[in-house]
Amino acid sequence: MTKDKYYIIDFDSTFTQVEALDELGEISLEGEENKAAILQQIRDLTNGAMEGKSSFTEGLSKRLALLKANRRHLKPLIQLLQNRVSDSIKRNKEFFQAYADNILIVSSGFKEFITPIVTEYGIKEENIYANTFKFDEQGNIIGFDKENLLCLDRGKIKLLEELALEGDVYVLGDGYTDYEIKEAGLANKFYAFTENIVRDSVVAKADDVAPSLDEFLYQHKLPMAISYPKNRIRVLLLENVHPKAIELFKREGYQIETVSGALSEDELCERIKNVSVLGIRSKTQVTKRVLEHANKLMCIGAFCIGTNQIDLNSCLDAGVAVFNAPYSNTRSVVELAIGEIIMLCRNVVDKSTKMHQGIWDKSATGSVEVRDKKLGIIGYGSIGAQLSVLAEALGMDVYYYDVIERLQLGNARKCETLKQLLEISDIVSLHVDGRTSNKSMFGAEEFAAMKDGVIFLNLSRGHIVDLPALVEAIKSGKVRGAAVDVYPYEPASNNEEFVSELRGLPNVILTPHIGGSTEEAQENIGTFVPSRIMEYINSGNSYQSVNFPNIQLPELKNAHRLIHIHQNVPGVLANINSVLASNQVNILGQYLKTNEQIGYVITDIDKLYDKKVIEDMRQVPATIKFRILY
Ligand SMILES: NC(=O)c1ccc[n+]([C@@H]2O[C@H](COP(=O)([O-])OP(=O)(O)OC[C@H]3O[C@@H](n4cnc5c(N)ncnc54)[C@H](O)[C@@H]3O)[C@@H](O)[C@H]2O)c1
Ligand SMILES: O=C(O)[C@H](O)COP(=O)(O)O
Repeated sequence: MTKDKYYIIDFDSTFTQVEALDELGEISLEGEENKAAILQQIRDLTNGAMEGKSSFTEGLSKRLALLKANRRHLKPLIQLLQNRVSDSIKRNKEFFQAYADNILIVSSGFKEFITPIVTEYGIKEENIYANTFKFDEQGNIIGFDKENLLCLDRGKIKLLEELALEGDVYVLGDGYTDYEIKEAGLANKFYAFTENIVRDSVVAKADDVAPSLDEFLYQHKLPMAISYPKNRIRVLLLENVHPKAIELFKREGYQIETVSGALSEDELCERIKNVSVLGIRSKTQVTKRVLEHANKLMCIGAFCIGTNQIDLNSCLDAGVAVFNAPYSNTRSVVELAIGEIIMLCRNVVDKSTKMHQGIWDKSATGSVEVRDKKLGIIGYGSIGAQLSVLAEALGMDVYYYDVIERLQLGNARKCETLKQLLEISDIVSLHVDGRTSNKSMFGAEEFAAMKDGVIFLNLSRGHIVDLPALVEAIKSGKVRGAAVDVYPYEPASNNEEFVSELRGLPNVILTPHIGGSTEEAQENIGTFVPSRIMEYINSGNSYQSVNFPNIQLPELKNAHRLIHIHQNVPGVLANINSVLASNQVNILGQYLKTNEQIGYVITDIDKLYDKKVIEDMRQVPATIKFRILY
């Protein structure tokens, strides 16, 4: 421990999340008729002083007069403040205890409530500099000790001058009065603390911004409760990812950047630099080249089901874990498909278009019920299987074909070949995934094998169907109705025109890839994907990753966690363990899972170890990525 560095920490809105005098007002003015108005006056006075817009001393007198507080109000105030200590302060108690000699609380608040809060964290009473109240005989707060420097304008400066600390001084606070210490030349650096409140005028003057105490500790190489400040994790969200996701990432403390549409490969290559988490939907292509430009990427969130737009193998080579939302929009796709099947069987789209043109075309010709019709589902995964259940409830006979063995639901019948399904079905609905081998799996041959006058739906992926063959089948009457939601090329944003040979064809429903675009689905996805990503970042848990070996890890308790991603070649685990053994590291638990490409080893170790082990782990041959968690 060094004696020549001092850390000056503010109390209100820094050590605690709140301004104590505002909270005192909430308590002391209970039952007061115009409480809200008085509290607002108190808050305005606090903010005026904190932003450097008004005299501190004058504001303090006015605030105390408005408060009408009594000694008996202090106990509930202290209880409240104990629960409102800033999160990053709470988790870094160890720092306060270890550096007690060097930490000073300098506040224009009052010792009566500051002392009981901060001493719990190991801060020494003699290192607390704050005002004190004056009480009358009935215990009413009637003023403050006017001899105390901290009640004066520029009081913190006067105090620091008097203290004449020898060594480097760093100030952490949210208010203008904290900045003034640095301005007066009494501190090396002022950090605007923005975990609880961002005061633009203070941030503008600060040498640096500390969105949490972690950032301050990280910069000063001081002991930290977590391994990496969360504000350093940059998240890039494309394609209008739901606001819920933004909210969750923000709450976690990450830095968020959003783009409303997709980005081209070149644009993404540029934007991906320094990004730790990339969030996309079905449009953005994450290619090998994009990954080569990603210097910090830890994981990708596909805020959808399909992941064919991501080069999953290159992600493995780069140690980037991919997560998606495998079930969040399943129901939405199925509901749309059911609706479209009925609309197409009744020619509703064309009839509706005619009505808008003033044409009354009442006829039953070509309109049929869906009951007793044979629905052929290609791809009996989550969507296919759920469609099967709802279609049966409507009285349809369901047939399905899948390349893998799938449990048949209800009375659905399995077809051994695609041809068999095509020959039997009145309605064919495609729900396979977008893997490369499925490109153009549906072409002239498949349409030819279908019944005449079939109804065809594609809500899976655009590249699966050969579009000219579909157009031909519609024009020839082979397909008498179609619903298409996905296209080989889709506009990058709503501002781009949709160009396709499908436009203008009869009894064809065209939708702009909205199978999964319902409010419910998007909100579910916006919650689910960030939860997986945060689990992965915070604990290493890779459960439900699309490409990583899936490991569900126990909670990290009283240990440090070494997370090692490596190429799956012989001998890596042996090398890891030999590094740990040669550094005399005590292993508390070890978990390994591999897939064809990578190995994922998690080792929980005793907190006391030589930091050299971290460098040694990075040097293990075949290492792709290594990080440590605590
Ligand atoms: N339109 C939309 O907005 C929208 C929304 C969600 C999903 N999707 C697409 O739908 C696809 C399916 O979603 P899911 O959740 O049911 O996926 P899933 O992985 O649960 O099911 C896909 C099924 O298709 C089967 N399959 C793959 N290739 C096949 C082939 N050539 N022949 C027969 N069967 C084959 C697989 O074995 C699997 O059972 C997604 O991959 C996505 O591309 C589109
Ligand atoms: O894969 C999916 O979930 C769908 O294709 C939806 O994609 P979107 O999020 O781009 O609408």
